[in-house]
Amino acid sequence: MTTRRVSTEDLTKKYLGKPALNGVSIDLNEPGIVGLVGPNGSGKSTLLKIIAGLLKPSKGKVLVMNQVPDRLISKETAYLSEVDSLYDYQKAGEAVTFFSRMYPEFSPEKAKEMLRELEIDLNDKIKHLSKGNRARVKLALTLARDVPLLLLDEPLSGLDPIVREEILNMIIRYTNIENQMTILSTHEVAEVEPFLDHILFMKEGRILLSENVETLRETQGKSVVEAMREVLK
Ligand SMILES: Nc1ncnc2c1ncn2[C@@H]1O[C@H](COP(=O)(O)OP(=O)(O)OP(=O)(O)O)[C@@H](O)[C@H]1O
Repeated sequence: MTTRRVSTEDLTKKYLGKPALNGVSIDLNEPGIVGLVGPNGSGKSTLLKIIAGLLKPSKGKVLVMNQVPDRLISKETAYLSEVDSLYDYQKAGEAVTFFSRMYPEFSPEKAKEMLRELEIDLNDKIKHLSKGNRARVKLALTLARDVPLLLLDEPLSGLDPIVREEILNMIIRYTNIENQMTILSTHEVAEVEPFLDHILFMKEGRILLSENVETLRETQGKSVVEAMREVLK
């Protein structure tokens, strides 16, 4: 059997009887950047949490690297949560050590290189970092993991334009487009469109579009935004 990176079949998730995901079937295997785009409440975080093994679907199937994901899948998957997961009492360097103890495939050298470039000192206390620098540290710790699948839930949310641009540059620069797949959720498609290899467009718990961006542009002569508008008609 060939390994598929992420595949779901008729995935449904209900919270208190109300569907957040409604029959999601996707099959993603190519490395590169996947944009998971959709308005607030469309189900992006729920889908990422199920792929990360943090939530169980109400119905349907999900496989990540041909395995049913659970909390132990973290050696294959790096998940960047929307909520802040850093410990205030640590210094940036201690956070690096903490991650390297937790994840065997974590590269402290790569994390330190990123922090150096971002001009964040290893002795800086997490609690004294600005919001932008916290977001940078959180992302650096995630990108320093050598895993086949990175799940980034709204990494740009709540940040100013300069930090957002830098965060996108870090993702492009430090993910390995030859052998890593990065699924990045956002509701601002225009900002990420130039970097996307694949678009997943969600609305009301359904996938309305799942397409390779080069195929869209070259075969169908459409931009991602145009293709999204078309499926909404
Ligand atoms: N723990 C929960 N309990 C009850 N309802 C929830 C829970 N988490 C999400 N929902 C609901 O499920 C739906 C999908 O939410 P989800 O967070 O997956 O969407 P999203 O696209 O990530 O939204 P956002 O862009 O605002 O983060 C929404 O209607 C939301 O209110």
